[in-house]
Amino acid sequence: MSSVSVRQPTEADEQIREVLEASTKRGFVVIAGAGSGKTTSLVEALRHIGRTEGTALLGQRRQVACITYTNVAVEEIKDRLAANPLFHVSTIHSFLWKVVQPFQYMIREWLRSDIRRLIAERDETRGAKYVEALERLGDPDLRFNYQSGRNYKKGSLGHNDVLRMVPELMNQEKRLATIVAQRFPCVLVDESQDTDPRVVEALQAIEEQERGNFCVGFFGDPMQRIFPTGAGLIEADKSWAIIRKKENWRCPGRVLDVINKIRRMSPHDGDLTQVRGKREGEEEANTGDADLFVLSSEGDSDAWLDRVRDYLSVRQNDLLWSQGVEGENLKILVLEHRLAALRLGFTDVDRAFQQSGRGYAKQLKDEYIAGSHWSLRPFLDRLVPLVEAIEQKDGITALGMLRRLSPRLGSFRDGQATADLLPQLKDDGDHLAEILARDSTVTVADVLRHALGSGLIRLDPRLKAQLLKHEGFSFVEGLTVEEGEAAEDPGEQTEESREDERKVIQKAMTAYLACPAAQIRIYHDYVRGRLPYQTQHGVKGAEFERVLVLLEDDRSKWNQYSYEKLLGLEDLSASDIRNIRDEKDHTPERTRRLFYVSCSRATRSLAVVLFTDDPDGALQALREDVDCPFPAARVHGIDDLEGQPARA
Ligand SMILES: Nc1ncnc2c1ncn2[C@@H]1O[C@H](COP(=O)(O)OP(=O)(O)OP(=O)(O)O)[C@@H](O)[C@H]1O
Repeated sequence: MSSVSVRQPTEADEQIREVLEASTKRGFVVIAGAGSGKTTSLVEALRHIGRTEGTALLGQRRQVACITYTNVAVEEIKDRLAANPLFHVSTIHSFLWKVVQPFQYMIREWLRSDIRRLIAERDETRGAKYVEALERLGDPDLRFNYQSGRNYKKGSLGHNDVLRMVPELMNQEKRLATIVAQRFPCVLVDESQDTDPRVVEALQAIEEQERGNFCVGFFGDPMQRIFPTGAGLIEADKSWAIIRKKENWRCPGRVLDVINKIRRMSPHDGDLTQVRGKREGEEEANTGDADLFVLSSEGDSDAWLDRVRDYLSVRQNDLLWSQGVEGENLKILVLEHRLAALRLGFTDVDRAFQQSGRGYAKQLKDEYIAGSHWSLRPFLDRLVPLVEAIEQKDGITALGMLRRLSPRLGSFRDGQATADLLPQLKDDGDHLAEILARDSTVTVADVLRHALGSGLIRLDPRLKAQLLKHEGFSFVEGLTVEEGEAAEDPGEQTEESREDERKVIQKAMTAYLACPAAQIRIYHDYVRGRLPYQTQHGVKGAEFERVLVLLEDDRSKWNQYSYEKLLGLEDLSASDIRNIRDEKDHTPERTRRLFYVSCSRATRSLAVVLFTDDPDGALQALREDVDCPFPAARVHGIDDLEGQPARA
């Protein structure tokens, strides 16, 4: 990690202050590239408002709003600001709800028209519950609230409803815009490239209507929009200030040259070229390293990857490149989780949870990647940590866990009875450690049978319902289920979505129970961030000393990305050409932004490995290509690695 020294305000910070201090308020856009400390600038801007106008604004019962992308980011910004009632820091959804909540009559009218639309789109059976919801709207006592899922009959709006409703209301009701501007005379938006375009437009509309009395500031980097729903580059009115934050405090010189070159080719560069931010007292320029390797996609790519890491170790005199390390020292970035699973060896688990399709398949995939799905949690939160404690011969921790986890211990109040039980529990725990060892040959079903049958853990009710459908689990019928872990209220689930969920879960559970238990250990370490592999999308916002980016189009199933097209090694398709002509987002451009995000994570050394079916042709083309982000001398082929000793 870069050291945190005393931070002087940058030129961009000064420009932001000027905008904030002006007597006539105006909008502004801050374009800040990777590693520029854009959140630092945003927090500084908020603090500045606090110092200059805080008391007056609070006296008028007004607040400054800061909108950011995730709950984690909200907490981080709140932490940095310390508790100050002047600031309302929230995600976009909470902000929109806060704005509209007092206007229950507006919500009622909007819902009326939305429900009518929903009825019109459905046949009689599927529309019946909306007819009921419409009738409920006649109840003057019905109060509307915001929940994670929609349930119009109960007056609950979900995330997406709020996101649709409030911008629409702001556009329709001029009064609402005026009230927002009075209540929040300044709204600052972090990560604006990922903000929903409807929200951006609504804020722009408020600014236009209330010009001079309302300040909206967008902080972001259009080059780092890697999710499809974001606004990207914010269109600024000509009265607005456009501020570019040029410094990059993270990347060493050679890495910076690479990312600047990637950026320069993009229409989303925001006309920004980054320069290395120089910390006070820093004497020598830190050049770091940035290398590109072009290798064959045929044969054992893992062996070649090891050679690359050994080569870097030797060339950079840096053992950490070749040693498997944990944490921030080294990250290997793949395009898809599937590719990490392939390399690390948990493909069966991956296949069980990564089904194609939207609906519940998408939710299952997300929860698998986050490690939060109820079917995986017995392993991730309970069984693997218990086995790790047993493996480390940490009896005290293991016993403490069993006290918490085992229904057998929980039911005993009597000390003697508990003591009598311990040897049996110890044996059961030891057997669990054997069958869930890294070299275990049994299946997930076998481990669950033992863990549940011997009462080491309690049973999740959703898991119970599924296990009962599988052979050898009839004994779970008699087991009591965990309290407080009941299935979430399915809320607005329709018949179709229930059926979809049933099918997806059934398929996933059958495959999951048949998975080798040893793969769960690897998946556990992966999800917990203990292994060097991570996805290119997953590292946004993070930084690591050594970053190795894998470009392997041949192995990827995701045709939305193509590194070979980006690097000019593969022809564009007819639809790419059409999209380029129509100024729509297209594969090479989407790939460029992801490549920029990936490469800009390195604080010390960057290596990119391209696996291609024509390594010789690609090597020559890239060395001759003036647009290649890496200088010719830093583009290596198999010959460069040949002299390296292969790993034992
Ligand atoms: N003014 C500054 N002086 C010195 N170091 C800074 C300054 N601002 C940020 N940094 C450091 O620079 C690095 C990058 O900052 P940060 O991660 O906040 O950037 P960012 O704009 O969010 O980057 P990205 O968009 O790539 O995620 C961090 O290590 C941070 O501590």
